[in-house]
Amino acid sequence: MADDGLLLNFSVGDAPLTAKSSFTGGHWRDKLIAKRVASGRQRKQANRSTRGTEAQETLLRGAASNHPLSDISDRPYKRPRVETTPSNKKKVDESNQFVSSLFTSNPKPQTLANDEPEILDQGPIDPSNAPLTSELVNFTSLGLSPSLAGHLLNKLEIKSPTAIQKKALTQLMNANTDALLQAETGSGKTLAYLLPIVQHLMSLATPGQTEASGRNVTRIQRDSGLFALILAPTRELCKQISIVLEGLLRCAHWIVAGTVAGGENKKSEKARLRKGLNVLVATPGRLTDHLANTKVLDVSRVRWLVLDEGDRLMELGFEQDIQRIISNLNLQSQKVHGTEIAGLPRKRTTILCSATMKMEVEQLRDVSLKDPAHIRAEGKQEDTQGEGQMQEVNSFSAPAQLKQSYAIVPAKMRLVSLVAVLRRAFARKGTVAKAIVFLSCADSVNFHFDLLARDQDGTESNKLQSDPERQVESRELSKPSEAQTSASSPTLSGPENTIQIFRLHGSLPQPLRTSTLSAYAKSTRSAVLLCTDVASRGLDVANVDLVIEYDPAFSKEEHLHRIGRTARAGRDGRALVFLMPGDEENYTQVLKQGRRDAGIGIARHDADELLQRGFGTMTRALNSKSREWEERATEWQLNAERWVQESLRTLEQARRAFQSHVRAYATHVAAERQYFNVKGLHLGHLAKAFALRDKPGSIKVPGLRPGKENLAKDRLDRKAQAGSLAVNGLRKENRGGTKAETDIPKATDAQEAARKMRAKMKQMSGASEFNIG
Ligand SMILES: Nc1ncnc2c1ncn2[C@@H]1O[C@H](COP(=O)(O)OP(=O)(O)OP(=O)(O)O)[C@@H](O)[C@H]1O
Repeated sequence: MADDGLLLNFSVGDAPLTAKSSFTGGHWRDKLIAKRVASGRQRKQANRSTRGTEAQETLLRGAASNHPLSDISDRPYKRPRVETTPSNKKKVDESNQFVSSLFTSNPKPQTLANDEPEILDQGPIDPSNAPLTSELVNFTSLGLSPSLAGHLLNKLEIKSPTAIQKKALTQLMNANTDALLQAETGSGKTLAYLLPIVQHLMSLATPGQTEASGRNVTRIQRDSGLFALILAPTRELCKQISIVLEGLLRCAHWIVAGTVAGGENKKSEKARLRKGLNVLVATPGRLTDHLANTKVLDVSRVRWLVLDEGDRLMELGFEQDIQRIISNLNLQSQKVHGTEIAGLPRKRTTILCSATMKMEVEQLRDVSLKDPAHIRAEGKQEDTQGEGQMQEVNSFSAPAQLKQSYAIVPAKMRLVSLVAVLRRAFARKGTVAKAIVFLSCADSVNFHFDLLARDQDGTESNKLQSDPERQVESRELSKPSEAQTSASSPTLSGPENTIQIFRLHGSLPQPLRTSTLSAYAKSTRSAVLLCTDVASRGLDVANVDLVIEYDPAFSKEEHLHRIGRTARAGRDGRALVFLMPGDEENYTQVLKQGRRDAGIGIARHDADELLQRGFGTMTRALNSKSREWEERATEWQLNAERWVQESLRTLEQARRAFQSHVRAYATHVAAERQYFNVKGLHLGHLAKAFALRDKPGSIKVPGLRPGKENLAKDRLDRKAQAGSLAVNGLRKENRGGTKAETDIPKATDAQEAARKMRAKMKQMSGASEFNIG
């Protein structure tokens, strides 16, 4: 859901969420009373503003009353209803504000734990994406040269191929045909296409040149030509592929690879292209740019074209760029013949890679591949199929060894439950090294990052003094608050373990994104990455043990990509998705579709259990009679709420996060909106998950009220469901609010809207080709 994230980044501008109050609607008498009461309150507030901590409270109330989304304080002041529970009666915090209890009025799950089929002890599960263990299968037996196979073993510690690597090598080393490479996440697709290319390049020879010593030079050189092009949708992925490629080429130092990607310095890219490259990794947009403007870029000898993460390439609207690139390659290759390079195939091989097989991938296959072999690995089974069987193989599963679970957590308890899960996961040093928490939008990532980075006494943690990484980032970007992408989290850390948290989303400047990702990957401390779907695809970070989908993915494919950041190459991993009671519970059907065992291995948790484990002491957690964990969770929540109320900045940030989150919620794919129905959200309860004390009516989220505008949106929705709107971003148009609110082109005609959306995405691409999140 790249596009969704992309849109969410500009859904709420930087302007403060404040506006002049007005009294509209209702009977004139009510309006008059409201005005009088409000002006009376303002006078009272002004009087109080001189008094210590109350001054701040007045300011906050003022801010709330001015907020365009919360005109509640313009109405006659009414004491909020206070909920009571046996364990948590009226909670009055230090600033005399009434707050609702975490543990009352929560909707009950529709399904009970014992409705679920019992999790059968299946014994140890064979990893489905691990290297093959058979002694008969090794890289040399598949045709790799002893030097390349030896390099893999000795320098990269890669002993045997995975299933997809075995099949890809068998096919691509021997036949000169296009190929569609499909295998689950973490199965080693990158090496599956790189190894045959590198092997071929290592065997290429340029005759007729002699060294100073008089010896015939048989190897290609950097100026021999560009032979392989690898296209990836994002700069991060380009970088990652380049790192793997460079690792391989350390045993073939005469082959030179390079990268061109949007957002980088074009001049230095041109200089590199001028010097000559044999393999080029590129984002499609930047490559198209160079093809048009960089004369030295000669693609006439390209004999391998790889389209990595095919579905993402299509989602980001690169289809036209790819078509242009392919036409250019066709045109150029007709001009020259590669006969002067011994071993260079006459025909170009195009390889399309994808873990998921969506309609878009089939579309890309049709425009880019000719009579492709479908190389597919589903676990360790043998399976190379022809095109005709494509329909049967569209299913896509999570790695078999990945332990999946879901938690049914009421909206109010979401935040504390997340904290509980993380605390528990990192309680003992060494159990979990790294975790990724997926959130729906950039605003929410920012809010949760700041919340978790604050000191436990409630003040915002300022680690600039003690964290050199943050100091450097801050200095470089001279915007300290935006530049801080890592911090230690006192609230998640325990006596045994200090937790470092990171944040990543598409609104961060590219250099910061790159450095953040690299710092997270290299972190030797226990680390949590809070991110949007910017980190869902292709990213390969070692030692990610736990993926939490705090906000469920916008589509089932995205869900599988997200959870695929763990349990890679045969390693273990855990994934947990948060669901709310009600319709969301039925989402477990989607989770089950992504499992080979039809879901019998998916575990279920509930909020009380998570809180008990995360907020109870280790020994007392087991004693179900002790309710101490409730008090602790409540204390934590109150503390977070006080922090939010503490300053206008945090209050605005929380509201912004809440608002963007609700908009994001409305952008689930049409097929999954039955589980994620924005109209079914309890906004008041959800606000508590953003540590807000606003009442439901005071947080106006566009698109939730019935009215003319919504009827029009509903009509568009129905069109979308009828399949006329394939462009994901358009969902935003349907549900996400008005033009001004979302900055999305408003169109009555679906096709026009889709076109505008693509244009918008391209426009973003120009500035930042990976501006997702
Ligand atoms: N034969 C192998 N033996 C051991 N580890 C391997 C092997 N091949 C690849 N790996 C490792 O497996 C991890 C995943 O590889 P890669 O990123 O290529 O997977 P992928 O299939 O492209 O996943 P995704 O679909 O998520 O992008 C990498 O860390 C890589 O180093």
